[in-house]
Amino acid sequence: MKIPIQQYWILLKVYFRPQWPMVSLLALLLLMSIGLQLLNPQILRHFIDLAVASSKGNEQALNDAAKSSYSIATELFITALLFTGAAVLNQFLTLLAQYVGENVGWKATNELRGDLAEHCLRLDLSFHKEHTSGEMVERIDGDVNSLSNFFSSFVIALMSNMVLLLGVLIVLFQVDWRIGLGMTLFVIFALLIMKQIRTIAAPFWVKVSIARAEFYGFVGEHLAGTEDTRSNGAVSHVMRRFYELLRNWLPVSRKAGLAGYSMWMSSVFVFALGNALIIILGGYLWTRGSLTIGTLYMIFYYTELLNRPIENIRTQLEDLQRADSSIIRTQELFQTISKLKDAGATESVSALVQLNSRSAAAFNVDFNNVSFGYTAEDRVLEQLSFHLPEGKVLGLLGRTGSGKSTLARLLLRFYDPDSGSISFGDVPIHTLSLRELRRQVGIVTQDVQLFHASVRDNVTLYDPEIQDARIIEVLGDLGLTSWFNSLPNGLETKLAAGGGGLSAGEAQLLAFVRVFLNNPKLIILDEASSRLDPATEQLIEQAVNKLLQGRTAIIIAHHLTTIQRADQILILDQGKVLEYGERLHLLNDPSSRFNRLLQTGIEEVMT
Ligand SMILES: Nc1ncnc2c1ncn2[C@@H]1O[C@H](COP(=O)(O)OP(=O)(O)OP(=O)(O)O)[C@@H](O)[C@H]1O
Repeated sequence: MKIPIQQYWILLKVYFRPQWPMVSLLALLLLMSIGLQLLNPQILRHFIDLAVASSKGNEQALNDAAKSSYSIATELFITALLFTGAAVLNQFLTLLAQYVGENVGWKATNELRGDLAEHCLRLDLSFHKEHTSGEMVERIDGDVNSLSNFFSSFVIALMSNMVLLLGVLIVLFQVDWRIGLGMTLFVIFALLIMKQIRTIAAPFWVKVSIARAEFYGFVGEHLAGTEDTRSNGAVSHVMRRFYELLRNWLPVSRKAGLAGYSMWMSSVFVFALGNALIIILGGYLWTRGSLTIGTLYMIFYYTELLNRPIENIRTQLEDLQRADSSIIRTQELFQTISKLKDAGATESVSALVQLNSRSAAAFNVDFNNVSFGYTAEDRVLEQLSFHLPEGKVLGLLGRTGSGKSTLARLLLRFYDPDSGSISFGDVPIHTLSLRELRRQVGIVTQDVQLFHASVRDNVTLYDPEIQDARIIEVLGDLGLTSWFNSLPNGLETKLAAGGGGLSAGEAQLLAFVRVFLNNPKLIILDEASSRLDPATEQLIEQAVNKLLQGRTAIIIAHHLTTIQRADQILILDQGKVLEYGERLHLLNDPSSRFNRLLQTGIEEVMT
């Protein structure tokens, strides 16, 4: 697929404009280098003609030299020195241009990488469920990497090559119009051929990127799940799939490589034609005495010089093909819009004011006929309604798969209901910005995600505004002081990746610290279904007590002790409300499901 030229412009405008001083410097360096490249063959011509004239004793040339204050030998020496100086200076300028170009390119690609990562983080959860983490790495990093060359050298290098091409042609016209015309026709022919074959390889490179993303997605996923893979004896299955993906990758990259090779071949052929043309034309003019030997050599030199920009333009077009596929995929990603419509700033602020004016510390939570399914066919929640007054606790019960976690996800707006509405303090949650909404809700799940970062970063989630004193106070409140004192570097202590080295209880407690620091008004607690050791369990009990003080809460409950905290009970069954009411009322009603659950032993029924 060929993409319109405007797409490149948009990309360049966005990422180059902030760096315009560096981009201008780069352009200047390249222009100076082109000037030197055009000058050098002229120096060479002068050198050769002078040398030939002196050996033949050409009177005119010798007279000219005699008029100047130099001897011929000195002039030859100075000319050679000039030639070498210009060549060295040109190398230096090229090096500098490369350095500046790389810098400009890296800055632009880093910006793009950041924008893409931010965009993806804003996408709804269904997008992230559909794409593995490895695939995301490949798309955000891999694709942007292929664009780095486009940014660092493509535009500037392409333009400078064009200028060099034009410069050479002008000089050739000045030497002899027939040579100029011949070479112009040749350049037009060469560029047309290059343009024609530009589209050959792009679709192959798109396939290569897809195969690569799939492979890395697979590897990333299985590295993350290596424990499960090994313990379940699925290694051979994983390896089979691994080789299968590699096998799919090989033919597409071979085809892409062959398409690239055909482009290389075509340029070799074109150069051969150019050389033949100049040999015939130059030879003809020399035999007729229209050219000196120095001029003839200069024309050859320029033809060689002409080959370089044509060759460069060819490789840059090849790079562009690679960039084409990356641009396509990058734009696809940018065009993926979140299914969640975020509230506009004004709408969100007024909703927030309304929310805060109604409820200073906590707010009531209402579900009105909420229905939801992850796919159009499957209903996960059906016509769900409840009213949880502010500061009260709802105990959510139900078998596995009944929709408890889904309900929590809707409260955080990871997804929007298909029908019905959810409100906090009578304010519909979709009128709050996602950022504000999620600030109001704190969630502690069984599966605590800890990062390979310091304790501070893990609990503040990189918010630099949270003071150390506050963190230490919360750690103390949650009974983690002795654990904290045992850390070798205090808050700076790095946690192992995935929270390795921490017990499940400690990880849960750190999740509580996170929520405390955020100070939300609604707490969602997905209680650990497995038993912790009694000491940790007691700590968690205390933490929960503290956390729930003055806040509204929904607890996905697995234990009797937690149920006793609830003011209301909601039992879900296949996404429908099986029973809903005040806990004490249901407790005292022998015919209630809740009462029967308690008789049977809730742990057995709920897990
Ligand atoms: N991302 C998803 N895409 C599609 N279906 C999903 C997704 N997440 C959950 N489901 C399905 O939705 C239903 C409800 O799942 P949910 O996780 O809400 O249940 P749960 O009551 O929290 O279960 P558990 O107690 O095991 O956590 C299940 O049938 C599950 O298979």
